[in-house]
Amino acid sequence: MVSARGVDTTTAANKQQQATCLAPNPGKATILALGHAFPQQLVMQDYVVEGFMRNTNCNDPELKEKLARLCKTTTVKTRYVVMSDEILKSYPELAQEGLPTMKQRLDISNKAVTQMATEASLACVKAWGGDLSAITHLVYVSSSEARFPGGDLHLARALGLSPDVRRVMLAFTGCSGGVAGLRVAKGLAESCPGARVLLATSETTVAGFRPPSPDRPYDLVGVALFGDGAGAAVVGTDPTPLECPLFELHSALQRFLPGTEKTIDGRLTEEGIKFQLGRELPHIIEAHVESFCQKLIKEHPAAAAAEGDNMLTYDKMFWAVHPGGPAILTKMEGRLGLDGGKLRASRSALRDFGNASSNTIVYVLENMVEESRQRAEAPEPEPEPEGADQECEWGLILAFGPGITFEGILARNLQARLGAN
Ligand SMILES: CC(=O)CC(=O)SCCNC(=O)CCNC(=O)[C@H](O)C(C)(C)COP(=O)(O)OP(=O)(O)OC[C@H]1O[C@@H](n2cnc3c(N)ncnc32)[C@H](O)[C@@H]1OP(=O)(O)O
Repeated sequence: MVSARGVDTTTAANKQQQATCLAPNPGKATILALGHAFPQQLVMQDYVVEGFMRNTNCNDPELKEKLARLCKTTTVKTRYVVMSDEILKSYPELAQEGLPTMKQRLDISNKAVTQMATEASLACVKAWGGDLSAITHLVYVSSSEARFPGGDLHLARALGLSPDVRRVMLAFTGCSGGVAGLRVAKGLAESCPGARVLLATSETTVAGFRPPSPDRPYDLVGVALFGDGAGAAVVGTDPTPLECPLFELHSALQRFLPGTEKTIDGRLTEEGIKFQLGRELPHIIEAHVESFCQKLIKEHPAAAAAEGDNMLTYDKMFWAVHPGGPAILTKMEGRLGLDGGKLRASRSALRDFGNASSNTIVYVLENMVEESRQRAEAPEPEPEPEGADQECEWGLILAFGPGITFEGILARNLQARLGAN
């Protein structure tokens, strides 16, 4: 059975989750569903060093040893990538230094990101229980393609969306793009009552694939850290009784740090994208994260009120953070005094999918939803050991990208099981 807003009323999971979720506020944007998709190549981190050195015909023992170290310290265990033996067989020039290969790279990337975004969107719409015909707006995020018409149109066509769907594309926003996309989707949803906004993110590292060089140590960090994939979310206000709101989105802020433009520096060249990553990035984030979070938290009604027990403090919040790298997460934990378990969803996403740029925040939020579901389905709620991380209603969704840009949203986890704590 399908309701007026195209939502499948028979989705049992929706019904069950909806019955137990916290009440959404009227007129506030909520994430109604999440989805993901990955390319076919699953890369086990233990095999990265041999495979990458072989594929790029590199025999430098020092580079090999450094990559082996980085592959361990990034904490990544598995990732998915578009690049494959078949692609390298068809385009051997991609593994050589200094050849003009941008055309080949874009041919591969443009196709791959649309395919992954389509699959993630379909998975998300299925989880939502609605129909593609009910999608009024499309927000598409990618730093992995360049063409016009842009990937937003290609995705709309692949999904069979109405030609009247209102499209926005956020290009080259890097790792902060997923949260920027949520911010834009929230604005659209709240200004157009009844809207159902589809957000899709899609990224591949094909444009940056190249042999290692002692002159570019940051390339090795990328080889050990970055992954490909796509993510999606449906965002709208005033969920129907048949929809299952996951997160409610409150204040959404963006800030750039003047003078740090070169810290994450990506340039399109004839050889592909040249991506330079400053070693100082974790320190810069550490130095600036707290003032940004404080500004976001001030929007919370309890935080705005006078001091008191209801004051929103870091330990009473959830933290959905883009896992740029373990050093960034560890420095954030230290600066904010976060308990080790607070960034669990971020560390799991990094372990399973690597840093997949704008997509990764979707995987972090999915981990949190899954954790809530598992807690809810546990037959006998286990008593929480003292000091254990508990589910929190309020929290921050955060990401960092080129600029350096901070993106953040103060949010409510509507699936949090507060009574179980
Ligand atoms: C794409 C976007 O828009 C946004 C993003 O998310 S960009 C990606 C953001 N992520 C990062 O910048 C990674 C942050 N760094 C880390 O997490 C950690 O430093 C790491 C996992 C990469 C390595 O951790 P580690 O091995 O414990 O120690 P660390 O000392 O930091 O680094 C090990 C080696 O890598 C080098 N290294 C680390 N970061 C580097 C960088 N950005 N460029 C060049 N070299 C780097 C170090 O100099 C060191 O080299 P030596 O061993 O030869 O001295």
